[in-house]
Amino acid sequence: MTTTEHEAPGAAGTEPEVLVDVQGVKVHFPIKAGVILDRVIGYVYAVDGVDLTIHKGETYGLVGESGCGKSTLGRAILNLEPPTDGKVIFDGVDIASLKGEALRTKRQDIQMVFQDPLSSLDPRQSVESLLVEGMQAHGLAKNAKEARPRLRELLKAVGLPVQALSKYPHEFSGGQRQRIGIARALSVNPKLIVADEPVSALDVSVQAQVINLLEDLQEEYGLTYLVVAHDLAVVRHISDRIGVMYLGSLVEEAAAADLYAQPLHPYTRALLSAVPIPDPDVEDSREQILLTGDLPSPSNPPSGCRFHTRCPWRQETRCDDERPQLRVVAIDGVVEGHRVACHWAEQIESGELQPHAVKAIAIDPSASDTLGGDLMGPASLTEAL
Ligand SMILES: Nc1ncnc2c1ncn2[C@@H]1O[C@H](COP(=O)(O)OP(=O)(O)OP(=O)(O)O)[C@@H](O)[C@H]1O
Repeated sequence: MTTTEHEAPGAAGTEPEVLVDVQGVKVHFPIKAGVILDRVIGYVYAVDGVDLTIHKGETYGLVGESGCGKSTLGRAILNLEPPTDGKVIFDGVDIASLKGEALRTKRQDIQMVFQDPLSSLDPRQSVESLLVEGMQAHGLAKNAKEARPRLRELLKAVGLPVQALSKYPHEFSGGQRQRIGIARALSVNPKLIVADEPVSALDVSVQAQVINLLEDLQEEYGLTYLVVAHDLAVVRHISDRIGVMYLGSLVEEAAAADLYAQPLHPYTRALLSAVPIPDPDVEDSREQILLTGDLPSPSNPPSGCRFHTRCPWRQETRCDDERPQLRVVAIDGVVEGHRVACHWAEQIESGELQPHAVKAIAIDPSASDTLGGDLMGPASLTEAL
């Protein structure tokens, strides 16, 4: 499937059903000092007030530079990192209010797929034991014998032979290990899978296979995905909607096709202008937006708009002083759920405001350095898909 074929659930006019409702979530980590670390001298504002919803059956892609808080937000949704403020409503229930058996049951509904399957799979356990473990913990099987029909079905679903059951993680390639990680997540019949950089440790050709597998499984099992990634090519291909994070906040959110066709936030514009386009005619004629300065520390974020220190469209003094809210912006008079946190989105879009630093793009493989990160999606992945 390509992004254009992706139709977000509810796109045909019906209201989409909400599975995850993130309301004003903040996760602030205390920075401690003193001999016994008994003094709090500041905070890392890893997630600093995020509102978003994930609809049943959709794939929501969360993208941003390393350190912007994507993983912490993913962990907050799983309640592995209790929010400092705000709440996460999953399937109508505030997860933080659950305890004991109720929390265990809810945890079954939300599973995680990790970046590095080798470190997330216990090397001393066979594949059978790894898969049965979760099923036993959630009362879905008493033992391996009882689980076997389901295990065979799971292996088939992720494209592994049944002989894999008696093998150990180190006997598999990276792509196969990720298939085991996905089978383990699936084994307890979850509603939501949070996939944190699910393919970034894999070769490009294998990435495409795993992405296609995730899409097939979504269709077969009616799954909802939150895919966290720094790689725009991965997120673009798989997502129905995309949220762009910068320094603990969501700065833009839109349907995947809209975000790529018409990015509205200066940060998203800069990210997309750094991704190489395989067509040389288009590549030669477009402009690259250069960002100045490094990514500020999340323990000392800038005042006002978090992005103002690097923004080519910064306007004194509003951007320095006033933090922009994430708001719906109408494009050509049409309101379609495109949200952006920029005071000047309309003026930038109309050309009324011009950037301070834009240069004609040169085909330069180190172009991503201008973003202080490695946010380039390899063009070859898009081709492989
Ligand atoms: N347990 C923790 N204690 C203190 N600081 C933390 C903790 N976990 C994350 N951080 C900090 O919070 C910020 C956001 O981290 P997070 O891992 O969520 O970002 P990310 O966007 O997922 O980056 P990456 O892709 O590198 O994982 C970073 O500055 C990180 O160092």
